[in-house]
Amino acid sequence: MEVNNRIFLKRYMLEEKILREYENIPTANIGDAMFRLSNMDSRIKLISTPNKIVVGRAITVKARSGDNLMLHKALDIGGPDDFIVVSNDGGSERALMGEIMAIYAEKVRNISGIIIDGPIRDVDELSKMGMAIYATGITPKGPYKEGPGEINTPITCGEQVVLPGDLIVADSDGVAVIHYKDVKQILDKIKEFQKNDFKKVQLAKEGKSDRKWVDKKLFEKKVEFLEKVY
Ligand SMILES: O=C([O-])CC(=O)C(=O)O
Repeated sequence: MEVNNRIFLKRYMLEEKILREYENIPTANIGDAMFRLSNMDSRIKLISTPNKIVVGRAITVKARSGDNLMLHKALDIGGPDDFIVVSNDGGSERALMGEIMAIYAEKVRNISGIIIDGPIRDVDELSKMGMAIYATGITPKGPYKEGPGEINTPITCGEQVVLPGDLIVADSDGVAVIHYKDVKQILDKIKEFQKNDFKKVQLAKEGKSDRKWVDKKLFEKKVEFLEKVY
């Protein structure tokens, strides 16, 4: 097998029913319920305007820095309820996707979303699209198309490990990643967390936030309070 120059055509496929369950859960709630360790970092920014929470099963792409040959192929493999997630070997200099690819992905393939750990171009067009598109930046500099690379092998994107078939949940705040093996068993905990968070938001709006925990924590941390000017 040609390691780093291969395409796996199969991956674990989460059931559609479980995907729909996650469509109403914000990425912040998912991250918080998972000990705040499962969100992509702030370099990964929303470029388009889906105006909703978008979920999908990951198709992973391991691209050479600034090279989009494998991403082009992933667009041919992906479809509805798929999220293409691209690692880019640290590249920040070349756009891995522009409007021609994005229009094909959205209109022909009906792909739910694309996350690139690197820049895009043609931002005026991409920013109006309903497909979820995330990237680290914008540049007019175009990509190479030589490979090597991989499709559907483990990658990192936005400082998160992503395996082929993992659940991707994406909204205006950013992206959450849940390993496919954990998706079912963690759902109840996440929903419970979401319910509590909703209650806290309501209390905040009514000016009734519980602030007692702040002083309690400061006391535990032995913080000194000084009745004088610094
Ligand atoms: O050159 C490419 O592969 C990307 C591009 O500009 C486009 O999709 O419009």
